[in-house]
Amino acid sequence: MGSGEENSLFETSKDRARHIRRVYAVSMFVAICFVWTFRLKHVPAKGEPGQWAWLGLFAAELCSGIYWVFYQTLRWNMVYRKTFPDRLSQRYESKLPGVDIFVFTADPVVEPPVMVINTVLSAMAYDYPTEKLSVYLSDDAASDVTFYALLEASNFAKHWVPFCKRFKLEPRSPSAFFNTLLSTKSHDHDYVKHLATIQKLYEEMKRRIEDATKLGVPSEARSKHNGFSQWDSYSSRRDHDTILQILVHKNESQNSKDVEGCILPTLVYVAREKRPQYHTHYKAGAVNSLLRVSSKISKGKIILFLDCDMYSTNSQSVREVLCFFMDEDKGQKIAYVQCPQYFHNIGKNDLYANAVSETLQIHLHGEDGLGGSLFIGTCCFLRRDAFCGKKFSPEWENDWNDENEKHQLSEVKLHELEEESKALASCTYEKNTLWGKKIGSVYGCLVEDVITGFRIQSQGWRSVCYNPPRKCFIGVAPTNLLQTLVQHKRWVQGDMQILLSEYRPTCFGDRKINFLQLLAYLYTVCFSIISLPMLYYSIIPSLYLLKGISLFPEMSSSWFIPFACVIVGNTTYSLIEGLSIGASIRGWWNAMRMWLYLRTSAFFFAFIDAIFEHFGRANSSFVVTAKTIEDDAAQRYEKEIMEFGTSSPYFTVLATLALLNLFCLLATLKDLVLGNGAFDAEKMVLQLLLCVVLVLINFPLYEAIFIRKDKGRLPTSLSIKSTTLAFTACVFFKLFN
Ligand SMILES: O=c1ccn([C@@H]2O[C@H](COP(=O)(O)OP(=O)(O)O[C@H]3O[C@H](CO)[C@@H](O)[C@H](O)[C@H]3O)[C@@H](O)[C@H]2O)c(=O)[nH]1
Ligand SMILES: [Mn+2]
Repeated sequence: MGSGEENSLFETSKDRARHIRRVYAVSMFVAICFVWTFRLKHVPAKGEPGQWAWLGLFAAELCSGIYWVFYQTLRWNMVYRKTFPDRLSQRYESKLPGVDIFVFTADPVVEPPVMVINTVLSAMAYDYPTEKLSVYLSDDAASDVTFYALLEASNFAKHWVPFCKRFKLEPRSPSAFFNTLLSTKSHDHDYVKHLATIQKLYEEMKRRIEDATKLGVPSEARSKHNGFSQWDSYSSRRDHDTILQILVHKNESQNSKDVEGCILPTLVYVAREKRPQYHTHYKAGAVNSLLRVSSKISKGKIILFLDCDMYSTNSQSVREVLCFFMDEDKGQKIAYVQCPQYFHNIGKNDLYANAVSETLQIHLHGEDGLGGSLFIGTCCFLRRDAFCGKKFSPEWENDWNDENEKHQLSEVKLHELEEESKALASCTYEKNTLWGKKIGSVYGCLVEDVITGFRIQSQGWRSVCYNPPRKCFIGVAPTNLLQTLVQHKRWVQGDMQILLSEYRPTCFGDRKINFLQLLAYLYTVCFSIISLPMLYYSIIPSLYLLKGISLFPEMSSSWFIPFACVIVGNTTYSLIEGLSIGASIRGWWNAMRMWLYLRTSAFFFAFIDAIFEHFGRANSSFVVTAKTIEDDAAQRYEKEIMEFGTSSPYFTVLATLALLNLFCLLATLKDLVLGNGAFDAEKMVLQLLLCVVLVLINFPLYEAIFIRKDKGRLPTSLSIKSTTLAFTACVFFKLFN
């Protein structure tokens, strides 16, 4: 087959702004070097006030500067990918590989079964030969309600899948699709008739599932389907046999066809065995069980990972992504294709910066350009071989032939297949094997995805990021501050675990990753460390205001220039970049606030916990993010009012810092106005500016402490505690330091 660019199945283009970005990066780096030089040349002599504070600031600026270099590396060589699915169809339509789709759920309360089956249905309706498509639902809660929902979904799919294909609908998650109807009208009579029927079917199914969620599975359904008998062994979520049910299988004649007589994708429910004495390894454990189960049932060569909170919005994306794997020239080296996530529940100004647009729309492209995007756990297509630990070898040829036989399965055989598969999901299966180490998802890390991506890359593979104009996946993001902090804490603690593990990017085994790629990965794994300079910067300079001790160059000095350049340059750059990826100005300001809040609270706790864990003093656990929101909190979210409402150590830290800066500012302003003491405004201008910005950005927190009366305000006890802490710190500093 021809291998010229014009024949390729995909095309790569470079970031058009890269030259401007590079000029900016280099000149800003020069300014940063001047800042460092200033610090070194002006260390206060021993005995002079502020010597330690000065050295601390130097350390903070050194760290931040180096981290800034990592950050810029991600912008050095961004690339974008385009695919040609028509060429793929022409060449390979009859030889397309099997694709297995893994959907994960872990808790029917925080992940409502209706949401889960919408994800499943969107996956079943992909425009792809259905006999080559299999969907697995891993349920770590082993909930009979989720199973019931899936059973309902398998029946509904018989109408839904042909309906989507006939009318070429997008998106193919029923709930999302019906939501789009509010804004569109069709006059196609045939379509309108079908639509009414199918919408009614959906609403009825949804009601049944929601009733079951509240009242339990109806006994009628239990007696009708013998799958429920598997719950006989169930004692608790953490103690039960493997529950596995093949709901649809292409080779089983009775139940495998839709209303138009076409085969449906295979559909399997799996709740792996759980026993209290065995660690579950959270999602990584679920991934590995599904890998084995699916290798028995369908053996798809490509696997799509999908969290239950993400549904497909582009029915062509499987074909598009195959363009990467099946490209004759460059495809064989690609282990995974990561698509960015988008979210449908984010307000206009993204109050909690939960779109994580920077990570998804910039960093993934940057990593791709340097050698490989991170694997972020969901919305990612992987090559089974690479995921299962196979090393890349240039001699090794892409082979897409399906060894899956076509013979009919009798009822008995299907039952046998289920029993054999169950054994693969048992607790003891992995004992004395390389599962969780060299095979499958890596254990012991809170970001099992990122570390597994590194493991795969260290075995010689590369990866790409695919972000087409028609988005591939949309889902839900956290909708309150605490959830956001907890989620980020988990991620960042996991990143720190990687830094402390054998898969840290500095020792990538036999694969020589290039220097820039290394720096780019260090950006991710060093996240938590950056909390220290951030905390320092948001406390010390403000406290020194109280004493009138200057820690920055005065305005008339030429050393002021590099500081001004860094401040103005970085602010402008981040604003322009934010706007360019779709943020509003307010959204950018909100992102700045979250940037501060995350670094001073969640990242700091993550750092501490990761260190304790490393020295055997603590255990980490995976807290599943809630995907639902209560009514009055939802209203506040809509109005973009920050949600506090409960007591949490995170809030104590944030409130104390905010109040400390407020007190420092007020005391300084008092001195300025009254002309007290030796306060030299010209010398203190940068320090004052820093404090003013910190106070401005904390405005929502002051509101939550002093003004608001709603349930989402900061609890009074916490407000009192933080005020006392901040006030005492200021007084002590002023009097005794
Ligand atoms: O014991 C567990 C815990 C979680 N999950 C599933 O894992 C997914 C992710 O959990 P969620 O609470 O939504 O966490 P997020 O922080 O949103 O997840 C991001 O971060 C995780 C850890 O890095 C990745 O695994 C995810 O793919 C990525 O979307 C969900 O489908 C869960 O059902 C399990 O299957 N078993
Ligand atoms: Mn999630």
